[in-house]
Parts: sequence; structure tokens; C-alpha cells
Amino acid sequence: MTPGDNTLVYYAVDNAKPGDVIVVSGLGFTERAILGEMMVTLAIKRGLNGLVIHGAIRDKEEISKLDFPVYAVSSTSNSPLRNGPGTVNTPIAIGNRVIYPGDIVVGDQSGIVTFHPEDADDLYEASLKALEKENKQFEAINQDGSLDLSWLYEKIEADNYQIKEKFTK
Ligand SMILES: O=C([O-])CC(=O)C(=O)O
Ligand SMILES: [Mg+2]
Repeated sequence: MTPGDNTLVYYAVDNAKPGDVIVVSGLGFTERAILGEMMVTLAIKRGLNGLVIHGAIRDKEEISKLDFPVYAVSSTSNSPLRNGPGTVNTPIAIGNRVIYPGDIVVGDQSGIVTFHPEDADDLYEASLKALEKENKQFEAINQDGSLDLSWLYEKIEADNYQIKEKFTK
């Protein structure tokens, strides 16, 4: 898309199916808002599951009250352009990540991940393992303030870190 233009964001919202998450590459341009409260309200009414904007939005306060996942780089009151051009339903790049139509998008307060549906089972298994490991670490921290940091001290030794000052307990 032309930076700051939201012509095809409207098209995407109007043509998306219930359950879809729209991911927009706005090239990280933040001088104009390419999404606002009206578009988000429409997306909610159409049964969409979320909006991800690599660019700016406006009506941030109103959107935050809508209980609907909207991700953006920043907010500005500046109006969007309406000239096009752009593409819809094609692979896009955000940073060094390529996102394909049909990819699964999962987000929380920490950020967003995207992956191909065929990788979902493997990622789910790996996530469960990571969670199990973290739960054990939290258990140890909460029990007696211990955490296995052997990896850290091995790294310090292997890379020959110079410790200038010793911390005293
Ligand atoms: O004017 C626009 O295109 C964006 C906007 O503020 C809204 O959707 O409410
Ligand atoms: Mg608005």
C-alpha cells in the first residue's frame, strides 16, 4: 500500500469472512492513521477476530473500549489517504517476517505470532513443553528463590566476560 493510504483496508474489512484476522502492511508509516473506530466497529459487526496494522491508527481511546484485538505501531489523528493502490490476500512482509493469506495469527499483550496452519500441532506441543518448563521454574522461584542459571555462568566463562565489580549479598 502507499504509506498512509487505507483504501484497500476498507476493501479488506468489507470482504473478510467471520473469523478472519486482517494483517496490514502499512510499511511502518505512522504519519497518517489507516484504521479508526468506524472500521473497527464494522469489523466487529462482520465477525472478524482481529486487526493488525503495521502503521498508525486513530480513535485509540474509543477502540480500546471495544474489547476487540487491534494492534498498531502508534496512533495519530491525521487522516488517511484514499487513492490506492495496494494488494489484498497476498503475502506481505512486516519487518523480517513474511505473512501468508491463511496463516494463523495469535496475539496477546506481549505481541503477535503468525504461523502456517500445518505447523500448528508441532508449535502447540513445543509451547506446552516450554510452559511446563516455565511452570517448574516459577515453582522453584516461589518456593525458595532458586533458579537454575547454569547456562548464564557457562556463557560468562565460555565468552570470558570480565567482571569488574563483585556484588556482595
Ligand atoms: O477515517 C478513516 O478512514 C479511519 C477512521 O477514522 C475510522 O474508521 O473511524
Ligand atoms: Mg474515525
